[in-house]
Amino acid sequence: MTHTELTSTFSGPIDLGIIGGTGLYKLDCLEPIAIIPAMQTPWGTTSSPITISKFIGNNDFHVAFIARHGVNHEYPPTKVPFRANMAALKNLSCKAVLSFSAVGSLQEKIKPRDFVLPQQIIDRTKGIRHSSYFNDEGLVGHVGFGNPFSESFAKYIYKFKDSLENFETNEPCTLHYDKDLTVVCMEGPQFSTRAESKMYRMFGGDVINMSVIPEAKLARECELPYQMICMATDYDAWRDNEEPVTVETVIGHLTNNGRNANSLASKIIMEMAQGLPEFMLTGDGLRDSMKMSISTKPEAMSKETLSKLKFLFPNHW
Ligand SMILES: CSC[C@H]1O[C@H](OP(=O)(O)O)[C@H](O)[C@@H]1O
Ligand SMILES: Nc1ncnc2[nH]cnc12
Repeated sequence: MTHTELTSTFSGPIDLGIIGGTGLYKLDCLEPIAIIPAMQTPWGTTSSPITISKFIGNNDFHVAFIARHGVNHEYPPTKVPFRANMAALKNLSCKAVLSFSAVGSLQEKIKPRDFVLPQQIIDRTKGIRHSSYFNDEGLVGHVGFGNPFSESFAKYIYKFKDSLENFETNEPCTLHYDKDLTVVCMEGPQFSTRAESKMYRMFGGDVINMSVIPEAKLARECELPYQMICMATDYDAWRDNEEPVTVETVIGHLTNNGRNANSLASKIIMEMAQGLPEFMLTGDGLRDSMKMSISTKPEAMSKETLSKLKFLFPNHW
């Protein structure tokens, strides 16, 4: 069946949401069964149509895939409709979100083509992105964000650490994971100066991108376990004896990283399709957390606010 012949609706439950980043606009291990046109949400329209797929050979496990920057990379990091993307995945009843991102490395040991499962974030965006569903007059909420990623999800992914390959040289590719690995999120779209890059290293940053904020914050507000797989493409600008990063450097590693993203995703999904992990069944400690986190009294909420809340949490309010 060609993509144009696929249905544009899907009514069944979806298990996993995936957000693809630079260079990753689809996953080959998935068999598309429906393509929902870019979805309208109370926070705008998603950056791409949402491809609903099953894992090849399994009819029960469903994935919803969104291309963060659009299928033709139309949205710069500052203008990605992050709220619409996460709200759509939540509305489709995804039980967790796996996100992919091309990143610069701030540490010698993280080589281009290595992957990283960060557990911490330093936010260096400029406050110009909409980063909350609960930051309006009439709807105030404060979620905990001390541990911005899902440790259970990261551990689940790390089981497949041996699946990365370097398809052109003999140098191995490593999947890095530990509780202190930190991704710095900058505004962009320009890359960092050398001085900034060195400062991020002093801060304790390990990798740098332009997209984990607000994506991780919004996943938390949607009560969704969230893990980003960072795929290193360059050494940013901190190495004095090397040219600072350019987009050409990034592009040079995208094919290898895309192949590894596909094989890692395929292993993760195959295992999930055989039985959902605990963190997806139980919500990883996040289920119902928003009820406590919203400070505004329901009787003070407008009809419009309540209908927005219902889009995310059909059973709460
Ligand atoms: C083209 S390099 C900069 C660009 O790449 C990353 O995108 P994504 O996170 O969507 O993979 C980075 O965050 C920047 O947006
Ligand atoms: N050096 C870098 N800085 C920010 N985002 C990136 N994405 C890939 N490389 C990057």
